[in-house]
Amino acid sequence: MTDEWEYVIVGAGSAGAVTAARLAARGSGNVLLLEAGADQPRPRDRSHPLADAGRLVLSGYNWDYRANLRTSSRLEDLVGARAGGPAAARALWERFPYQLGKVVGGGSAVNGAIALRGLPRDFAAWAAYGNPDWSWERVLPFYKDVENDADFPGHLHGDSGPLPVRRTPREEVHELDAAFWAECNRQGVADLPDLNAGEEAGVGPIPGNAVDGERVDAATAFLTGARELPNLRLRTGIRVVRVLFEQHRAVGVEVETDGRLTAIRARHVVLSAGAVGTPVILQRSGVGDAALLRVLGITPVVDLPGVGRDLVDHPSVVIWSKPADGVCTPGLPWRQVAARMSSGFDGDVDIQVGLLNNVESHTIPGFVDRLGWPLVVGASVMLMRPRSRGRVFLDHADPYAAPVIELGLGTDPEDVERLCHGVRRAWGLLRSPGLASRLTATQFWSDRMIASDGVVRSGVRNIMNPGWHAAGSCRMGPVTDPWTVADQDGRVHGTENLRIADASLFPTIPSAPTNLTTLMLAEKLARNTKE
Ligand SMILES: Cc1cc2nc3c(=O)[nH]c(=O)nc-3n(C[C@H](O)[C@H](O)[C@H](O)COP(=O)(O)OP(=O)(O)OC[C@H]3O[C@@H](n4cnc5c(N)ncnc54)[C@H](O)[C@@H]3O)c2cc1C
Repeated sequence: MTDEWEYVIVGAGSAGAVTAARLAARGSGNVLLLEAGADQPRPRDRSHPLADAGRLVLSGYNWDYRANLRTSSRLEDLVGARAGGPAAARALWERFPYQLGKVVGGGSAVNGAIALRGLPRDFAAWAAYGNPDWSWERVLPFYKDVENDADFPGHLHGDSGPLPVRRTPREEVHELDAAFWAECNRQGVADLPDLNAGEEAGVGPIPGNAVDGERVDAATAFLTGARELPNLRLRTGIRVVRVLFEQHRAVGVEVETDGRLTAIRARHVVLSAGAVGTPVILQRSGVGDAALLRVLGITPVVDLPGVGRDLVDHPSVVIWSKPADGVCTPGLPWRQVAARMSSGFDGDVDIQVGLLNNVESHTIPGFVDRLGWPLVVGASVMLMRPRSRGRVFLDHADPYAAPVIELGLGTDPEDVERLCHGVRRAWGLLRSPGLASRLTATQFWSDRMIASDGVVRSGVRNIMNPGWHAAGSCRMGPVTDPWTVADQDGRVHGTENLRIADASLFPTIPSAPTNLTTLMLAEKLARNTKE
């Protein structure tokens, strides 16, 4: 193949896999897909860790980022050149392991294989943020195109897309999930057999992109056939350091392999490095807040202060319990049923609640020591549309420096209050006879604690964790909005031949885990990409 590519796509994760497959298939010139992580073995054995949809992959195939769950004054200190030693402050805020996927398939290769769509109101918000092409009516055809939903053939679902979507029939769900489902019904949450139909409240089986317990990640679904195309090349173990520009026109990327820096030329560059990777590459390339870039000694190419801002993830609280003997079995499915309901804060449908069953505590770092229970059951409460925002930025121009990730969880007090109400709702479900009789002990929480507003609030603040659903750090929207980074076709403002296609574009986080929406977004952008 050639030394100058038509397209270089940075990152072979959820969005990058779709983008590369679609651009190559339509014969848009030669396409080079670059991935910092390793390739997956092909064929992949069923016993391979990436095959098991029953557990998250949190080591071995990940970026070992450390995130600050809140925010700090680090950015302001840098830009304002305020006194205070960065080295001394650093240890305090780089704490939480944030293990995003670093392997072909990206997040989709390590995740929980939950395949939930966003809700119509999420896309109404995207449109209201100046992206009229992203209303529910306009995104639905692309959700359909990516999926093969065997359970609900019909006008709302696709039956021939690359991604299989399956649900567990009610009669086959685990006894804990059956009890959870029945209790939700008893508390007034109606059945919703298809959680992807666009309706809000309800309890039903979780759609998943797994078949017989095997995770079908984006690489398996989208790249398997595309790899054979003569105009697509995948190169792994290559980290893109920055985009190369001539004036404002992207002309390629600088990459690092085994400590060596080289340039790859391309007519179009697409960044699909995810909501942490993409803004960091942009900042290193001189696209970002010019004040920050100057402090770091990076020459600004375009002053876009929105780069890295508005990072968002779903804050969640998990209440862990010990199952009674014989209730849980290692290796059985871990998530089968979810309920969308109101936390009770104001009547809005604002939380997703579900059980994490059959969880082997040694698979969660630090858990065996903390709990001493080999098998655990979690009741998870996820805030669907958090208001809090974080940010991601460089504090050093060194191409090897790790980014500063501040998730900002709970920085908006309303998020904390909604989660407090949500924890009480989850507690009410856990205390029902059907569930309580199958659980013998619960970590941390008790009836007395739940009764106290102050204790619940402080517990939620301290226990809240992210869902690994990083999004929104390069929001799309009109150039007139100073905090947007790209237009609604993913073209980076103020540049030529440079696009973004990944979860960093989300104007707001959807009300559901983010993978299926990322695949839909990449599918839609690839279809609309014109040279
Ligand atoms: C542990 C975990 C569990 C999750 N569970 C679920 C779930 O059950 N359901 C759900 O819907 N969502 C889930 N998610 C979220 C979902 O997987 C992500 O939203 C989605 O994968 C994001 O896609 P993306 O294309 O934006 O980024 P990614 O899939 O992260 O892809 C980015 C790719 O770019 C590569 N990259 C980054 N920087 C560079 C660079 N400089 N040079 C070269 N390559 C680079 C990365 O290695 C990665 O492969 C989970 C995520 C994680 C990490």
